Amino acid sequence: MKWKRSERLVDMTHYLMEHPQQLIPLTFFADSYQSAKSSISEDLSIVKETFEERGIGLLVTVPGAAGGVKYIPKVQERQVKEIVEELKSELAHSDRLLPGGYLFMTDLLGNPELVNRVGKVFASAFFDQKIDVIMTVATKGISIAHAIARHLNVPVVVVRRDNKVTEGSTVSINYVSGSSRRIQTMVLSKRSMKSGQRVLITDDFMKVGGTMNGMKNLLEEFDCTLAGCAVLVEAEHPDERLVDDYYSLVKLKEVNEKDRTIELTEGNYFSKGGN
Ligand SMILES: O=P(O)(O)OC[C@H]1C[C@H](OP(=O)(O)OP(=O)(O)O)[C@H](O)[C@@H]1O
Repeated sequence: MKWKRSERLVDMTHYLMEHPQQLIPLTFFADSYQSAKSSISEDLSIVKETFEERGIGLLVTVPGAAGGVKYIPKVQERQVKEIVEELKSELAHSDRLLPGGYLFMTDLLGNPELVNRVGKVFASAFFDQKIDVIMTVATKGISIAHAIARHLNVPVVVVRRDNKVTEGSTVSINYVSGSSRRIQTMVLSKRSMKSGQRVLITDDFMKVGGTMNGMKNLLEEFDCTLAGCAVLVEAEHPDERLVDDYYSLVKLKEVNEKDRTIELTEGNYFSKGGN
């Protein structure tokens, strides 16, 4: 079948977006569409220009015999601002207030379209960095971790708070989480990560930072490197926070459980240099 340019453009765009952060040789497209590499190069220039104009992402070309083209999911500032405002609007409802200054977010974390956009925003912040693994802790951070991982094309490891025989041999650490200052345990299968890997840790909510700090400590047990931290919502915390280098999209400034009011502002994504 001889493919027309319009058909090639549709199909190659679909293929590129289904394979983010993967280097695809031009010969793959030339063979798929029975077209000359020069035609494919012209096609890719159109895709690249449109992706960048529409804020879909970047199309990076790697020259040489082992080269090819790679789609890098990357959002524009206006898209980040849109999702931050949407999150603030959703989270401001007083019926989300929970004891201890936490917010009910499970419905948002179960919204695939929203979580996918959150994942792309955080992936954008690390689009040009080497990330090998996305780590989170069960349970509410899992959907965000998978969304980031999809856009960065890396695996997810989920830290548990209990030991399970199905995890094989494990590494565990104790940490203090939440304002209750409870001692909790983090457990991760020894098979989860290899020494030297660069790990992005994420979670839905950060208050004291004990949970994020616990995951940082766990990385040391695996001889892995912390590449970054990303939380959907951070809570204003008067005391010294256990984790200070992170991206957040929304900040929970003030909670008045008596008046049932919630004050939210944008997180530190832009001030931290998020793309
Ligand atoms: O910054 P910290 O003070 O440590 O608190 C943040 C923790 C607490 C809460 O998890 P939980 O609701 O305890 O657990 P799960 O995610 O399993 O619901 C949230 O999802 C973060 O993981």
